[in-house]
Amino acid sequence: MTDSDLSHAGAVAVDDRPDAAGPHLPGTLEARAVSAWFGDRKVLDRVSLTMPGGQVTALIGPSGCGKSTFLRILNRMHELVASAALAGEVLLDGGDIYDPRVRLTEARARIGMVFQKPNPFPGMSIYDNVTAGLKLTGTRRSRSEQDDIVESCLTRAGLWNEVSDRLKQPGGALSGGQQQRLCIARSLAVRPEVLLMDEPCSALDPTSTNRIEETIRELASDVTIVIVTHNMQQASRVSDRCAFFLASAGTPGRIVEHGQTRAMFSSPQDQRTSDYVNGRFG
Ligand SMILES: Nc1ncnc2c1ncn2[C@@H]1O[C@H](COP(=O)(O)OP(=O)(O)OP(=O)(O)O)[C@@H](O)[C@H]1O
Repeated sequence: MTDSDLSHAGAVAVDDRPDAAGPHLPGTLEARAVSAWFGDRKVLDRVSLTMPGGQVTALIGPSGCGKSTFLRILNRMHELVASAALAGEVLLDGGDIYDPRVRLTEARARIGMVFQKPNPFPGMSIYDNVTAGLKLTGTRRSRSEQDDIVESCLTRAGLWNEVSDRLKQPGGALSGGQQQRLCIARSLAVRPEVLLMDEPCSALDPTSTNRIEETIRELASDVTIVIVTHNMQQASRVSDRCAFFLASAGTPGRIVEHGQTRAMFSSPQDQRTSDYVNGRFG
């Protein structure tokens, strides 16, 4: 991101020097001057943000400021809405994911998504849920390769020990938290470089939430994670970096401030960030 991008977006960057200092790790996602519309209504205005490889970036901000829309733009889901339009660029390791030569399935395989409500295929076995993505992307694997993928993805998603003796049972028979970890395992099966998570714990109890947060931290070493959360404690527990979105008085959403999570919470540069992270509004 250039200085001019930042000044265009009007965003303050707290303690951003490590990012600017050197090359990014693989799996770095960069949004450049992204704007979005639903029909005539502009909901995001020139949002620029670098989400470094191997780190967890949390998108925070009050309801309706465009966090989910931004997240969906990062893996080309925004274009599924008939009235939706988009400007700007999204680069994964420098390559434009909206380049017409990049197939949608390729972009989605490289940048996976986990939703608010766990959405396994309920009648499908746990095993087949994990391998479902491989079939959708047309990847053929031998049975033993699939067995290895199922075990490793369920292990990485923190679910293997709970389900290894019942892989043939339906995904819908698991608890809500287990279903969410099954969805994470399903996303991991296609070896994404980035995992997007839209409030992945908001439908879960505190114990399941803890478990997912542990999983996020464990995954972060080899998958870039971008998570939308309304829970400030969660943002401070799981993320390395934060971006604070705001859409004031009917204006489109923008990033007010972004940077390292510790700095965002301990010494925010903008009063609105301070008010939000300290629960004074939103
Ligand atoms: N499919 C849609 N059609 C029309 N408008 C939409 C659509 N989806 C979202 N919007 C509008 O775009 C704006 C941004 O919504 P978005 O869901 O991205 O915000 P958000 O910050 O994620 O909110 P929340 O925290 O409540 O999930 C809102 O004003 C919303 O009403």
